Amino acid sequence: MTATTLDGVATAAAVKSELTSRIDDLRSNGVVPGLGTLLVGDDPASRSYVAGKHRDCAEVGIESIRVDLPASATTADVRAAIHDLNSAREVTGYIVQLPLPAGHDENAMLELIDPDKDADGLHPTNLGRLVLGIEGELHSPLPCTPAGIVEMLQRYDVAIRGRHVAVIGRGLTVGRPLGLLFTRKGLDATVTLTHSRTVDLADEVRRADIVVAAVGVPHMVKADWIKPGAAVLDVGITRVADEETGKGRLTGDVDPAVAEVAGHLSPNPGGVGPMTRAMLLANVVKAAELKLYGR
Ligand SMILES: Nc1nc2c(c(=O)[nH]1)N[C@@H](CN(C=O)c1ccc(C(=O)N[C@@H](CCC(=O)O)C(=O)O)cc1)CN2
Repeated sequence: MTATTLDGVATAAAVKSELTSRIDDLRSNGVVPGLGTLLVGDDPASRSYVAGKHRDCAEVGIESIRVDLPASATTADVRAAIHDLNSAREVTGYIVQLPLPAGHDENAMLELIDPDKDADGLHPTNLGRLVLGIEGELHSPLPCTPAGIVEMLQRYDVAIRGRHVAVIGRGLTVGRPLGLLFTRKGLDATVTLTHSRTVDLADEVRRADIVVAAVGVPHMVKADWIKPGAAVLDVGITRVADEETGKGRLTGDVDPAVAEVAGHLSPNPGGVGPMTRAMLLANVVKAAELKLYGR
């Protein structure tokens, strides 16, 4: 068996194309969606993700406003930048690119974001709404990677209800909110949220119909961990030196041999990453629609 590819590039393109008519509607009603980004420091990966977010905005007709602070920025500088983004009229939603350089308290900075402008769904109010299961009229932004994973599974008709999901990794942007999202009413999966202290990790993963690997350890998830036919989403990404060329290349958490056992597999790169970016755009559009039409 060779797994069906969960193509994040193609799925993200479909999401973006669906957003463009909503963006046109907003603009014709006088609301110009604008994404702000706050980047602190010079981490190359973070710089490249932020640059990608601005390119995506340009592609779909969302304005974007970039605030870059040097690695030497103090917590007071970061706080001031967040306050400016909260009050900037042209910024309808924004993100603080994570991780922040060492020495900054990320949670404290996320708490300063105006929850109505939180394009990442990482403000405690919006995470709290996810815990409370509040949706519908009180729609709140969902963290982008979890939202992208669920969106991709749904678009590929991978069953979620009643299925057992193993999430590997308990980080803020993926594992923790994803566990909450999958167990929400309407999705109704059963989730095992595993982490570095989980005993018999391979056995936990073997029971799962859907496996999400978000650890950042190259090829950690092996083919004999996977139930035949399971859907496997490879999220963690690491830059490694190519053995033949010596050049840097990106590699995921999932061993390539998993493709022979899984029913569906997201490549990495080219899987969940592009969906993360697409769901950020969706959050920006949704926030602008709420501004125009109300809750
Ligand atoms: N404020 C946030 N910070 C971070 C988040 C987040 O959702 N909000 N997630 C990650 C980084 N991230 C977005 O910010 C992100 C990571 C990867 C990709 C992506 O498209 N990756 C490509 C490969 C990119 C490459 O060539 O380097 C892929 O998977 O195909 C998009 C967004 C941590 N920080």
